[in-house]
Amino acid sequence: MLRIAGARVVFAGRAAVDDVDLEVGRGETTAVLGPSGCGKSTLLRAVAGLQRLDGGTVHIDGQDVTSVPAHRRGVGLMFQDDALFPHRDVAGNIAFGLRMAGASDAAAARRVAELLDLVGLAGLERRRVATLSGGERKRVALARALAPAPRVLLLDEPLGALDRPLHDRLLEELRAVFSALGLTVVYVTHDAGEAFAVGHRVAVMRAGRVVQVAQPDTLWSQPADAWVARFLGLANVEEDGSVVRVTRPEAVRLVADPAGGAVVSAVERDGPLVRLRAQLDDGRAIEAAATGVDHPAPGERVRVDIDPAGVVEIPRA
Ligand SMILES: Nc1ncnc2c1ncn2[C@@H]1O[C@H](COP(=O)(O)OP(=O)(O)OP(=O)(O)O)[C@@H](O)[C@H]1O
Repeated sequence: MLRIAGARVVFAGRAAVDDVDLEVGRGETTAVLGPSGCGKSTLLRAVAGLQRLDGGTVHIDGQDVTSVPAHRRGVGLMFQDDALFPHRDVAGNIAFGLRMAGASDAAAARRVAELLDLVGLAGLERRRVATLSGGERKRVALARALAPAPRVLLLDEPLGALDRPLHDRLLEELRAVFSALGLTVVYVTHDAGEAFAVGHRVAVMRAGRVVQVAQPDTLWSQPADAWVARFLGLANVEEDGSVVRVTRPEAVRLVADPAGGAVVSAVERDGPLVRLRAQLDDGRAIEAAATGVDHPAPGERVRVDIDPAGVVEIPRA
């Protein structure tokens, strides 16, 4: 549905997007994940037609849209800053794109009601957007992006700056809407957890380039290199001669043992998981993830058991 080939954007002699190829299938959500400044937003803006490409092409549904202006590409956009029109009410915001496309009053009103239903805000047509809660604003921004039935939906850190419970709830709602409507989605985020939660596939970007595209489980078990592994939050990365050895934390078990070779240095609960760190007697550190409440405490001496199935060795480039 979306095909980006050889995309390149140069700012002041530096490539912000550097020879990027990416394909997103119909009904698929691809998360674009990378650190601040890696070029995610620039890539998304290029797909939207808000940023001119210095090289490469963008095809949507088989059509070359590289030179097509943004408003004729059939893409929907949602940004972190919802950019709602403050002086219009909810209906006026959602109907904006429909009006631009020449929809009649009646058709626009029907579509607005349908979208408000979809995002769980039925009946809020006449509310001023300034009086909406943060979560309601996000839902209106989504409804507005979806109103003209875009061929591809593009989201740039749409849930940035929300508190965690609201963030998690809206993420779930977004996923439900993507799947109910069979949308083709590109979702930009710097957060690996969010990318894993939303993406059928995740494209990892570094310094303007896409360095790996894979399903979440594949990324987690076979990161392309040490940088990707660390960026995903895998801490047990050893670069050793010609290989990088990554040991997933869930394959590491710290077992209380007075004769063990390590001491627990930190224990931190994160929802159903407990993250533990231990200092080995040889000076190295190791991270483990456990479930349940029966885990060793900080200061306790432990033995380190590693399930070899959770260790991957990647040849170094
Ligand atoms: N209009 C511009 N002019 C000059 N440089 C730009 C422009 N837009 C972006 N850049 C630079 O291009 C690089 C990529 O920026 P981009 O916003 O795409 O990164 P990002 O991955 O989306 O980062 P963040 O997560 O912080 O938003 C950065 O170094 C940025 O400073």
